[in-house]
Amino acid sequence: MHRDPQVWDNPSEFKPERFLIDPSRWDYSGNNFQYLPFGSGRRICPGIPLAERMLVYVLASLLHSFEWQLPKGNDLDLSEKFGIVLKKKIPLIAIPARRLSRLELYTK
Ligand code: HEM
Repeated sequence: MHRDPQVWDNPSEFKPERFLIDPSRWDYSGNNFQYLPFGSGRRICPGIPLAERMLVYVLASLLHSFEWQLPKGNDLDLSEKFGIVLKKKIPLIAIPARRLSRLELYTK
């Protein structure tokens, strides 16, 4: 259903900005049956409150603290491998380089 073109515009296209257009549309509480990233009903993900708080924080820390690069000669490949959960066909190797000025900021 997350790939239904009747619901999503170009569903297979990686387009995260689609979620910025009208944030009120992206209700993931399990009541909008066109969008269920955390599932629904009695088995809905109990980690939603933690994920909401931590995900942006972790991502922002990684982006703030490091410059990220692909290995030399590699292009970003977002193709997928089908399975019980969807995986990347080619695992991502991302190389971090320190960008904060003081080394102790990484250790304390
Ligand atoms: C962006 C982050 C996350 C996503 C997208 C996600 C997604 C999901 C999904 C789709 C399910 C299956 C729901 C269903 O069967 O209807 C699930 C179940 C579950 N999630 Fe998450 N989850 C996330 C983060 C977390 C976190 C941070 C925790 C715990 C700290 C967590 C703990 C669990 C547990 C224990 C279940 C099993 C619930 C059950 O079967 O009763 N998840 N999650």
